[in-house]
Amino acid sequence: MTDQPLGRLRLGVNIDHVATVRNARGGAYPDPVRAAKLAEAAGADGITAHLREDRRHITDPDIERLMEALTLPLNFEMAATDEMQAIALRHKPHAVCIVPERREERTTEGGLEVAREENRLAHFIAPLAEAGCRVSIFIAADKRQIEAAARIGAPVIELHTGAYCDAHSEGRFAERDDELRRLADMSAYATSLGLEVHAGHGLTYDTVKPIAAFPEVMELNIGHFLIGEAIFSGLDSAIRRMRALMDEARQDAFGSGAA
Ligand SMILES: CC(=O)[C@@H](O)[C@H](O)COP(=O)(O)O
Ligand SMILES: NCC(=O)COP(=O)(O)O
Repeated sequence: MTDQPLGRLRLGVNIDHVATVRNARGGAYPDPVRAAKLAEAAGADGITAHLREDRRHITDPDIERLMEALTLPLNFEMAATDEMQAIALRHKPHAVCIVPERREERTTEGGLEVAREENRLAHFIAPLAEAGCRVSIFIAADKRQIEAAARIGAPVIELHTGAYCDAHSEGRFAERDDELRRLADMSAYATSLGLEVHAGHGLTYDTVKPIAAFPEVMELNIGHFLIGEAIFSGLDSAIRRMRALMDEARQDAFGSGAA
């Protein structure tokens, strides 16, 4: 049990891969903004969108339209580049999440190497914070990276859950359990340093509950799996089911009323 009051676990829905499907034909549908509005109605607490340098999915007009259309907070994922900083300062989204990015990657591989470039990142995030954006840093569950994130003044970290999820889906259960322990330990450690803890990448119905049961985690950002499920059961249903699993995990771990 935790002696900390348990905050509500927020669900951020990442709509990147609605744009992936749209861009497959270069047209206007499916519209990521329509998906975001559906997610709002289905009970999402926020919308996450990753404007990549290569615009492989979310585009600049998508971000403009999301800023106009959303009532939910937008979590703008971005690489630590001057181009993205300028775009973020123009839009001033509720939140920015600084993620590592390589053009050749299929998806985000690993976390941001904060410890390697603390000085640059400290100066990079300062204007974003001054503009009123909640800054989070997408990192591996690693003590050095967590300590570096705290030193550069980031109030929030988002722990990369990809290694845990991949181990589960590939049947490497001993590794999965090791990753889960590491995530649990680092969630507690980051909280002890005063950081707010989020988590995401690769989470599914099968992997979400152990992460949702971490008392320190305040937000989960989930996208690819939900968009895939939406093909079969609809986006509303997929989001509601994920929300229910998150609430179930909190209630199982901390008693009723903990969701
Ligand atoms: C940082 C992270 O894990 C995701 O939010 C990111 O958006 C993944 O990149 P793709 O959406 O391009 O797969
Ligand atoms: N930061 C993680 C995120 O926004 C969604 O990641 P995924 O569920 O699309 O893998």
